[in-house]
Formats: sequence, C-alpha cells, structure tokens
Amino acid sequence: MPDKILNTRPGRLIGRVQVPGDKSISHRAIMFGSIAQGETVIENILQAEDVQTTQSVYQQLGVKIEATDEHLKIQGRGFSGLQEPVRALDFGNSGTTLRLSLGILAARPFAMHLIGDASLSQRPMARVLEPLGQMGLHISNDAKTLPLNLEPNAQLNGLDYVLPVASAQVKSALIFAGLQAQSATNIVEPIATRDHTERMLTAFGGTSLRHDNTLTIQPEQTLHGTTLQVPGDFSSAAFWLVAGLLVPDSHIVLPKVGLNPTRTGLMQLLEKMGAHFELTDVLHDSEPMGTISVTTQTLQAIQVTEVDIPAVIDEIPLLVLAATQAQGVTEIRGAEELRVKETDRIQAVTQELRKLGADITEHPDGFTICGPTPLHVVNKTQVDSHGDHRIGMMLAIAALMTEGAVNLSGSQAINISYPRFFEDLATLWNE
Ligand SMILES: O=C(O)C1=C[C@@H](OP(=O)(O)O)[C@@H](O)[C@H](O)C1
Ligand SMILES: C=C(OP(=O)(O)O)C(=O)O
Repeated sequence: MPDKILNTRPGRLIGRVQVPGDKSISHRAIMFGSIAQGETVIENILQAEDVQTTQSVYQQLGVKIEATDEHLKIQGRGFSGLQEPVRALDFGNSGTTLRLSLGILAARPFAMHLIGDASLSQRPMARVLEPLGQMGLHISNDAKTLPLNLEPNAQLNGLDYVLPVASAQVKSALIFAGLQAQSATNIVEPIATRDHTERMLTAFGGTSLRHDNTLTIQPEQTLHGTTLQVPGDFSSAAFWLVAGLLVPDSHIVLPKVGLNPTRTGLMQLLEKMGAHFELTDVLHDSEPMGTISVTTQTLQAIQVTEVDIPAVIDEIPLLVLAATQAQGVTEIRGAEELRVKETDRIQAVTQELRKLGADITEHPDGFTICGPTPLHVVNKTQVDSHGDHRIGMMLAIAALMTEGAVNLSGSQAINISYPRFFEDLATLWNE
C-alpha cells in the first residue's frame, strides 16, 4: 500500500461529521442477532473490516445475514441453530470478535479451528480461556493464543469470577457462556468497563442483574430478535473532538454520537484539562446518543490513573496527542493494557509522536508528556501506523498541527474501523 500524504496546517476545521456506527455495538448486534430467535434488523451498522469479520464468522456458522445499503437483517435460530463451519473460522484483526465469540462457541456440539492475522495471533487469549476453562471449555491444542482448537460438547457450569484485568471483552465472553451454563454466573468487575453487552441483552428480551460491581447472569434465557439503531462511534468521534480542540479557529459538530458513560472518558478527561463541549439532542434509548459540538480551546495538563483507563482505553493515543499541546506535565499511568492491543500502543505512540517533536517519556504502564510542544516536520517526516487503525488516525490528526509534508505508511489499517476517515477530514477542510 503506498504511503498516504497527510494534510498539514489547515486554515481551520469547520463543519459537521456524521461518524460511522459504533464498532463495539455493531459486533454485539450481529452476535445477539445470531443467537436470538427470529429476525433482527440493525440500522446504521458499521461498515468496516472488523465488523465484516464478525459478519463472515457468523455466516460461516450457518446464520443467514443479509446486507442492504441501509441495514443488516439476521435470521437467528438460537445458540443451537449455529452450525459446524466447513473451514477454519478466521477472526482477522478483531480482538472483540474473537474474545466474545469464544463465550458463544464454548458449548457447541462440534469442534472448531480458530485463526486470525499476525497481530491477533499474538494477543493474549488466556484471560478468556482460563475462566471459560473453569466453566468447562477444552482447547485440544492447549494454546493460549491463536490458532485454537475448540473441543466439542462442553457442558458449562456457572462461575464466580473476579476479573483480574478490566476488560469488557472478557466480561462479555463470560456473559455469553453464562447464558449457556447450568447455573448462575457471577462476574465481579473491580473497575467498570463498557456495558454494551448487558444493555443489548436487555434489548433482546434477556436480563442481567447488577449489584454494586457484581453482575449475575442466569442461564436458559430466550432471546428474541429485535430492531436496533447503532449510534455513531464515540471512539471515531474522538478524532474530531481532539482535532477541533487543537486546530486554531475550528468548530466541529458531531450528530448522533453514542454517549454511553462507560465510553466517554475522553470527554471527561478533556473537561478536566479545561475543555468545554456542548451536548444537544440527547436521546436516552438502550444506548444514549446526542450531538457533540467542539471549538478550539487551550488545555492544561492532568494526572490520569488506573481507574480512569477503561472508559478511555481506545482514545489514549489521542489523549497523549492532546497532552502534547497542553500547558504542563501530564501523567498517564495504569494503562499497560495498551501494550496488548493491535500493536503495542505505548511504544507506537511514543515513537511516532517523538518524530514530530513531542516530548514524551514511555513507562511500562503509560506516559509522561511535557507540553506544549509545537509539532513540526523534520525533512519530510515519515510516520507509521504500526498496522493499527487508531495509531494511523491519531497521526493524521497530529499532522494537522504541523507545517510541511508528513507521510503515513500503513494507512490501510484505518479501514478496520473508519474507512471514510480521510473523506470526512476533507469535508472539514477550510483553507
Ligand atoms: O468490548 C469491546 O468492544 C472492546 C473492549 C476493549 O477491549 P478490552 O476488553 O480488551 O479492554 C476495547 O479496547 C476494544 O476496542 C473493544
Ligand atoms: C482494540 C481494539 O479492537 P479489538 O480489540 O476488537 O481488536 C480497537 O478497536 O482499538
């Protein structure tokens, strides 16, 4: 893939962007639609590579899924309607598809071979396999990473489990397995993570019970197909929130963005840094959504600790970029999970933003960022996405702060979550 020449120094960014559908919710909508009884219609589903991976995995499991321009229609036939795939199930680059599906696939009456791309094949799966193993799942090749061979006919028991890592993917896998167990499953979350699975379970006619930080899932629930509207992805809107704050004289309006509080940590942290966002047209449906407006503002350094991390986990590369432009020393700690995402995001962010002159020190679990530092190009700077969509897009926003040419290699990774990213950027461009 040839390099992408990034836009640098726009006059200002002005306009409206309707960001694409939420990736986490789109994955779950396909999964719930597949294990429910009857038809599910999903509106505004994300059309991007990771969600196509989920769609193709469930099609290979025999689920009828039909896509039109406006929506996706799924004919669900319950967990027991899933059929033996004829080939290996390929999870591509998508950690969410794989980890959540392990919970769904744990009790199937047929064996399966699970594979993925080079990045996914290095990501840790023991965090899901270990509790699923306690429930009764067997992996015949005894692996902790892909490729995995799932043995058939596991009889799942309920489980009491304290999540050792704050992970919505692990929690969700245990929810799906808990629905198929012989007794209740109790999951304790020391730090709350995104709750899309719990909300969607309710939307499909099921229930979960939350008491403080313990979630209880009862087995043998019948789920019914439904119609769902996927909100815009806050994680995609985040690129425009930070661009709008940092590029002088900007004003960006983002309609119909998901505002689930377990996802909007970036907005809260930027507010602590002194930013103000306007929220209008807020709708409180199964997933809240609304319009966010942002204008250029100056920022102050803050301290970010472990408890802040889950609600901002995918936006930390952008938070680091914002901190390079804030007054003072920002510390972000307790974020070691970033090392096991699509790439090591602590290393990638530090390495790439330093090429543009940022003052960042890397720690095992985070960053120290001294700001503000003007970002600049040293002789046609070459930056690299490290094959990671969020690093690629963050660098494209960073380039807006520089003068001169910045080349991005590995820009195709952006198709994982936001294929229209550069087209949306072009609509905001006002010379
Ligand atoms: O459940 C989800 O949809 C996700 C959970 C998070 O991962 P972890 O559960 O590993 O923290 C997040 O980083 C990922 O992009 C999507
Ligand atoms: C980490 C991410 O996704 P996944 O874990 O699904 O690969 C992400 O989208 O930033």
